[in-house]
Amino acid sequence: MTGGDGGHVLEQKGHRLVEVSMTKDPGGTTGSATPILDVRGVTKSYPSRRGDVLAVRGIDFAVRPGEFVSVVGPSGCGKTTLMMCVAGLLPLSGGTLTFRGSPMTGPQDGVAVVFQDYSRSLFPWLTVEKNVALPLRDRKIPRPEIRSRVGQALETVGLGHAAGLHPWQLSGGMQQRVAIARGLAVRPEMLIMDEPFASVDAQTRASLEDLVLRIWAETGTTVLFVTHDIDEAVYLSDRVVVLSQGPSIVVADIPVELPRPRDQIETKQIPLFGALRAQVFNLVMASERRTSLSGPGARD
Ligand SMILES: Nc1ncnc2c1ncn2[C@@H]1O[C@H](COP(=O)(O)OP(=O)(O)OP(=O)(O)O)[C@@H](O)[C@H]1O
Repeated sequence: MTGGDGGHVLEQKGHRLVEVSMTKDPGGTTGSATPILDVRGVTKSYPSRRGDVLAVRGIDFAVRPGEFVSVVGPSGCGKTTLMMCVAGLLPLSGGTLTFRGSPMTGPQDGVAVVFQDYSRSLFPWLTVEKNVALPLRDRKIPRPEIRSRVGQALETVGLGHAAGLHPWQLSGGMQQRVAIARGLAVRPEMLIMDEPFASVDAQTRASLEDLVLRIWAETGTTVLFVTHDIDEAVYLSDRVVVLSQGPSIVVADIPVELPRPRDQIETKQIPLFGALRAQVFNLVMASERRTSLSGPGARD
């Protein structure tokens, strides 16, 4: 990867060159060119009885402070694996991760993660308030500060009234808002969201997308967002990083120069939206076709 003036070219062996240009002032929050997250040559394999399963292979990309970056790719290509590595929850098999200029060797205080499956990430026996407070307790934050942060985070996601309820008393969309509040309460510099809206209906999904965009604009938090949904990736992001079929590599890093603030109807009617959506779709489909043509052995 080469870079300098806000534009760069990605090179991947065995794949064509893909021209990319990073947005000049990502998120409108900073002009800094220094990445908050630098992912270099990240490789992860899982041990198994039939030999190691290589999930991701030499992933390279960088995220600048305040950027909203989505990662898309075919099912099973290694998106969750990559996010677990970036969150410091899985050790790398190779490569390096740098967060705020320092090597990352485990979970970081400045990083929060929102997972897809809210029903498993929230504790049903704890109230909403206590679920949101959990990571703050782990960080030994004083009680009055915890109370104030939890209240603020719940207000931000429109759930101030639900503090005393239990997750099972809430709809799926509300539960995912609790999970987002829990991430926000940490006041993260980077929020990692792994297919956070995959389990909710289309209408709830659209309103959660707009909620995340509002939070992102208000807080200046960097967001790294994994999704299967190409429209969602284009709608939300400053850049879309496209992964190949597993073991995945980065096949493209596409800037999304759509105006902000975005709107579910108007933004999607802009011709550039349709063009970007087609570009990402074709890249993902081409990656899937390449794998099926090369046969199952191509994965190892
Ligand atoms: N704990 C594990 N042990 C062994 N193999 C694993 C493990 N977790 C994931 N894998 C394998 O690693 C590869 C990537 O999986 P991963 O869940 O990261 O992909 P994904 O892109 O997030 O999938 P999806 O789009 O379906 O959510 C898959 O081949 C999967 O079977």
